[in-house]
Amino acid sequence: MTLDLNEIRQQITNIDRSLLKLLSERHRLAFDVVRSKEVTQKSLRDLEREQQLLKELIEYSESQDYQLEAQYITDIFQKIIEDSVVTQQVYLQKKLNDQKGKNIRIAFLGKKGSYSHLAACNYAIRYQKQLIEVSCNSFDEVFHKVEKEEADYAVLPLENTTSGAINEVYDLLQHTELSLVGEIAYPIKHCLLINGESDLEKIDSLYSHPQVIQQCSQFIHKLDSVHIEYCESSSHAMELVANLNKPNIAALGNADGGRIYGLNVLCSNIANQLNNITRFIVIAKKPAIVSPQIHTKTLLLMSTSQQAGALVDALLVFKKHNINMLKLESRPIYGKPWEEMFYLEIEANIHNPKTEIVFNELKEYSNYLKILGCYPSEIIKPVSLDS
Ligand SMILES: C=C(O[C@@H]1C=C(C(=O)O)C=C[C@H]1O)C(=O)O
Repeated sequence: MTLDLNEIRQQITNIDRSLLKLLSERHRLAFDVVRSKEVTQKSLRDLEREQQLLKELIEYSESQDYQLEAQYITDIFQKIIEDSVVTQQVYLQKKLNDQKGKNIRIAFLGKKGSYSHLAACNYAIRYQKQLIEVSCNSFDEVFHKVEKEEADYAVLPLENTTSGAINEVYDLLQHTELSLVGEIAYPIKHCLLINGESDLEKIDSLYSHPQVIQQCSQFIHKLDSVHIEYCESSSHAMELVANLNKPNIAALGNADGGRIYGLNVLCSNIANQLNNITRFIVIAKKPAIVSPQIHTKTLLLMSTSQQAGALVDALLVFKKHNINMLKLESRPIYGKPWEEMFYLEIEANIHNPKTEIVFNELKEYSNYLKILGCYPSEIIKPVSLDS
């Protein structure tokens, strides 16, 4: 006897709703947990507890013969734990820094539907704010909007897992008085977007932002000699393609963005790698205060003398004080040929007195040292079950 598909689907829907209800209950408990940790001043993250929890769930599932793979359980619960940690972080950070009321003005590159706009929406939702969009035509303008107090925050892409560093943003950071106050990791899912109906053979022109073109280079190589039209942002490209309304012209951008301009998805997941993620930074006029209970990052700008081993000597300060360095980037210094400015991202909180000692030592090995910002790490690395 075959079962009725609609009936089975109804059962699945009912189970999914029960799961959602349980997830919401667990989500709400994060607030009780963080209130309790406010009193005890415990770190928000407890890796031992997370490991224990995952191990016990896998063992419990086996003992009940639930037929669920350990990796499946781990993946799902790591996502659930991530939500709990971020919820707790946002709760503390809002208490420490929130003076902006219900609405926040965020400046970003492009129009509605650009990746920067989607990341800005994400940030506003995370902090339960109403986003007032401040759309800009260049990264330079994005910085200016906050400098002139026409926006409270700016959201800018800093690096992408496929195309690497966004040099223009790094260079603008060299000259700004603004502070980095947050980060957002946003999955970038590129699509080929068209007007109405068309097929791939008909497409001979592609419109998008240079970064997007770079991230989809392998897909583009496979197409027969297409003309590339570089645009200020992927949203400008989508708008242009929608207005041109021709079957041979397509935009590269995001499906949600495409929907805003009435475009259809012809091909999806066309980035060179599936895990195409952009890390956006959030900048503001005033530095953020980050709770010592939160896993915190600091971005530094540093130049060293032109002597052999100068950079190594500076980096050894971190080793000596057991501070982990997450990233080291370098960019040319304008007006000083062949001299480099270094960007160092470290796991440290500037409000910790130990960090001040480290910076004072670092000054001995550098010509120039500036703190670009101290911010909660919103990239929650899953705990490993092997250690
Ligand atoms: C909820 C807590 O905070 C964090 C989140 C956890 C979870 O979601 O299970 C576990 C440990 C902590 O990293 C807690 O400390 O219990």
